[in-house]
Amino acid sequence: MTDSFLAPFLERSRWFGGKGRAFTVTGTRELLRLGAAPEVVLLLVEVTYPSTGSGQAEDQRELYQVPLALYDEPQERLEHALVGHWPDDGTGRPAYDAPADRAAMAHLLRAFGERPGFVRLSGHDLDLDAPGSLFSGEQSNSSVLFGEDSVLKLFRKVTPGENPDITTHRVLTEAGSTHVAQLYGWIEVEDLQLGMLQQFLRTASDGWDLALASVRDLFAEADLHAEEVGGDFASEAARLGTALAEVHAQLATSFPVSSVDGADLAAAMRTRLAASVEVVPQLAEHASAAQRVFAAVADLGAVPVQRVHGDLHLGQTLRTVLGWKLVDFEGEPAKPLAERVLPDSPWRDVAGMLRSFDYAPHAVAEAMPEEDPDVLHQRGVRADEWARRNRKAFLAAYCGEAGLSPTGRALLTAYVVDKAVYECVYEARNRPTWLPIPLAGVARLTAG
Ligand SMILES: Nc1ncnc2c1ncn2[C@@H]1O[C@H](COP(=O)(O)OP(=O)(O)O)[C@@H](O)[C@H]1O
Ligand SMILES: O=P(O)(O)O[C@H]1O[C@H](CO)[C@@H](O[C@H]2O[C@H](CO)[C@@H](O)[C@H](O)[C@H]2O)[C@H](O)[C@H]1O
Repeated sequence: MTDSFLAPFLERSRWFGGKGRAFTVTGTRELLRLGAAPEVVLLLVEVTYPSTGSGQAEDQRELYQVPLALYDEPQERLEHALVGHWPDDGTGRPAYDAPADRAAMAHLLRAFGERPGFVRLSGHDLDLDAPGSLFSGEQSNSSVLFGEDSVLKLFRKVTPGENPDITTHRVLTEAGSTHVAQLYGWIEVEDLQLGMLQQFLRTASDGWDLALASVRDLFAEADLHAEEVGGDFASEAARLGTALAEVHAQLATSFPVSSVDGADLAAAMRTRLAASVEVVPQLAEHASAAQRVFAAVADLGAVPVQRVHGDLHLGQTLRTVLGWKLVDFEGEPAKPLAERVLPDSPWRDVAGMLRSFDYAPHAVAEAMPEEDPDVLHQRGVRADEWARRNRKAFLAAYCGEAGLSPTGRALLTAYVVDKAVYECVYEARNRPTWLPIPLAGVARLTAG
């Protein structure tokens, strides 16, 4: 078997989690074939990262789903999506990235409720003829929109067992939650959950884009404060806080609630920090201050845990005419599945949002080149002001009348630092020019 075309394809795909690491393609297996002209093949690709001795003692393996559209002849209109020839034994046909091909996606959509493994939930009259188009944008998976009816998310990195995006959406849909897109169905082959079909939120605006627009509004008005500009985001931040509190309450009702020892939580944060310093050496100077923040959690005793979102940020929120919706309950893409389905503290999600309110103004500032140190300083001050105002509004609404207890504060602070550390690794691997944003966050959070 040769990996001549799959390895470069993975390498150039946004959703591939192994960027920046040495890897080889060590196996391929067809999970299923369906349709004709094109024939769709759901291919499972095994990737191996060789051991590096010190940091990683053993080879690591990951599985990726690569759906291919096979044609008898090359397709000019799909040239941008050419993956290679499949099978890769010299007899193969031109193979294209199936999510980019409307004809291939029509086969998948029509399979819902028709083929074993394409599970369809009742309650929605699915439009099986809606034309598919691939979502653009930075994604960990590949999502295809069908008309204005439904969205099919094809998971790329897959692990045998439950996919929390599907299970959590299912539970919240069945509970009648107004804060998620309804689940319509999913694709399951053997013990792999490969795709999720859900309601398309047609009036949705991305929370991250809305936040950036608000920051730009502020930066355009040199003499005004965040609360004085038309694009002030604080009331939206507050609505988001309320929505998250409601989702957490529902998840606590629908999934088991238990507790973990604060010492174990702190240990996990310490371990992640140590591993992150290996990848981002600039973290080392903040490590002992971060350890002190984590140490406060170790003394808390039993900490309540439950099903949570796991990787919440503004880009996982959508503002619709019917309020805020949360998407993508898969947890952090870099974590193994076994960890992502474990109950966790709701403060992890709150921390993710607080970090996002820090990211938004600094991401806008990053995109505005400026050499005058006074202007730069002033912009930094205003960015911090925007972040503070929205963090405060979000947190106050999330906590409600009960407010934030000292225990909650200790946990939240630790989760915020832990998240910023995670982001440093994420940015170093995916968007190195943005590394200064979380690095500055770690420095600020651990100062004093
Ligand atoms: N049901 C939906 N309706 C409309 N847009 C959606 C829906 N679900 C997700 N999106 C949009 O697609 C983007 C990617 O979705 P997400 O679930 O985060 O995918 P990924 O797991 O690939 O990161 C989201 O940021 C959101 O803008
Ligand atoms: O959306 P994903 O589940 O793929 O999450 C990963 O990518 C996110 C970026 O797309 C990353 O989020 C970080 O950048 C955001 C701005 O792009 C910012 O709002 C978040 O606060 C910040 O964490 C996320 O961490 C990563 O897991």
